[in-house]
Amino acid sequence: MQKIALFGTSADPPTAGHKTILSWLSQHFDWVAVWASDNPFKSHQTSLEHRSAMLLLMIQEINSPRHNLCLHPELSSPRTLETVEQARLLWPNADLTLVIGSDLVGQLSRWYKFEQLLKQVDLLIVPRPGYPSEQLDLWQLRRMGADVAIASLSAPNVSSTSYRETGDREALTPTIEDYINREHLYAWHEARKRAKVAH
Ligand SMILES: Nc1ncnc2c1ncn2[C@@H]1O[C@H](COP(=O)(O)OP(=O)(O)OP(=O)(O)O)[C@@H](O)[C@H]1O
Ligand SMILES: O=C(O)c1ccc[n+]([C@@H]2O[C@H](COP(=O)([O-])O)[C@@H](O)[C@H]2O)c1
Repeated sequence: MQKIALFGTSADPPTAGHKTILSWLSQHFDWVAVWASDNPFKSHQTSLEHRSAMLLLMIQEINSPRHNLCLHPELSSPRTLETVEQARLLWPNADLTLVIGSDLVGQLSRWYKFEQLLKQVDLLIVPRPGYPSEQLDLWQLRRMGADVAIASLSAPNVSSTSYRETGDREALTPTIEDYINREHLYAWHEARKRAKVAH
């Protein structure tokens, strides 16, 4: 049966962490469906169109030899259950695996109709620095019938927040940094330009 990974992200902006995850998924799944979405628990600094465009650039930057990474904007919804229902229409016979970072495990029970969600997909958890997988309480998820696995990869310790709040360029890949500069997104672009002029 075809194995499909579903990876949704705020991508505000996408980081080197997202890049590592996408590259790994590309090697371990037949197809990787990626989308940028609004998160009902957060506000976003950049429009969904820009976030989606950056994600597409990241997929092109990865240039996976398997050509199995694909942006699916039609899957975008703040409610992952709606995304999964849409994915099921696209791939009625595939094995669907929802991919989330270990930092999100603690909030899953607050997601829209999450028990229903867990019945429709397998769950793959990507360990995130600071959220060790040994410390995750997966028992409750499994008791509800969830099929949960932990991915064997280590993603870099970066976040979109660290870029938005401190301008941490280590968090970004060159393509995304270029896009941000070109489109004048986030505050750091203007701040750097002013600093250059002052010198
Ligand atoms: N460095 C990372 N390591 C492991 N998982 C990550 C990493 N960065 C993002 N993820 C996971 O990827 C998905 C999308 O993350 P998201 O776009 O919210 O990035 P973020 O860096 O957490 O953003 P923000 O700082 O704005 O909350 C989530 O499931 C998140 O847990
Ligand atoms: O379904 C929900 O209620 C829900 C609540 C919070 C987050 N999500 C989704 O989880 C994915 C990861 O979110 P983020 O902000 O960590 O990138 C993204 O696709 C969000 O739309 C979904």
